[in-house]
Amino acid sequence: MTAAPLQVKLKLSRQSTLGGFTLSAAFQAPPGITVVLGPSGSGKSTLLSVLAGLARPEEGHIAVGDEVWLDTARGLERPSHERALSMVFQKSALFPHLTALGNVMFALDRALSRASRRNEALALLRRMKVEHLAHRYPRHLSGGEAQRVSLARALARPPRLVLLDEPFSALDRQLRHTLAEDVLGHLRQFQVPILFVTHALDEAVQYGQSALLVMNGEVRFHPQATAALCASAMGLPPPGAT
Ligand SMILES: Nc1ncnc2c1ncn2[C@@H]1O[C@H](COP(=O)(O)OP(=O)(O)OP(=O)(O)O)[C@@H](O)[C@H]1O
Repeated sequence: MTAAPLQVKLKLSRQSTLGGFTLSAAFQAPPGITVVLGPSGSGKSTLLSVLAGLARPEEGHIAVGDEVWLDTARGLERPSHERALSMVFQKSALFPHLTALGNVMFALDRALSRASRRNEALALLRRMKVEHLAHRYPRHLSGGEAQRVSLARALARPPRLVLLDEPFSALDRQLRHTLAEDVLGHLRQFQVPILFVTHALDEAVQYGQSALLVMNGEVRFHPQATAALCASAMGLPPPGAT
């Protein structure tokens, strides 16, 4: 698969009894890890939902390379399941009627035999340290366990775009560190754009190649995720400052 950038242009408004919210974005994200940074409530999850096809903007154009996923001007909208995506969101999006094993098998290439998919899915669950939970249904998994099954599923097949919304938030510090290294290293090999929302400065600096800053619904792309930029986006002093 050739490395293709993500191109986004969109405007979305939400009105609720609590007030209004507008998100506007126009950027291009290259293959590699783009960290998505910004204060709570600034619109990061909303942006990822739109890219996943789970929310619809009033105006928008989304393409990965020459594959157009949304073009409101032409009335074109590719549904979520037809976008070649890997995603891990804060809240588990596992299929409730499938076991952990079934969820990962579902994401694997249909051209493989059932036995190969089963073996590969078990290997991915083992890698995420949840193989012993293979036969459990999502409702019987803790938040951190469900997150690890979602991570196993995200590794199953090369996508065109990866969306990670605080994918390690439910894990303890040690596990978070080990799995972040493994998962992000694996995903990087797909050579596709990876949007990674994090509130952890160390993660942003270690893994971010470029950055998207989301502030009050405005999205700005920065080609380099420097430590100073990441810290400032999080309202922290620059690393090394005393
Ligand atoms: N379903 C909804 N209906 C109406 N407003 C919503 C809905 N979901 C989120 N919002 C509002 O949209 C804005 C953006 O929320 P969003 O979840 O995208 O922020 P975020 O940057 O991801 O925050 P966090 O870092 O806390 O996860 C907020 O003002 C939020 O209150």
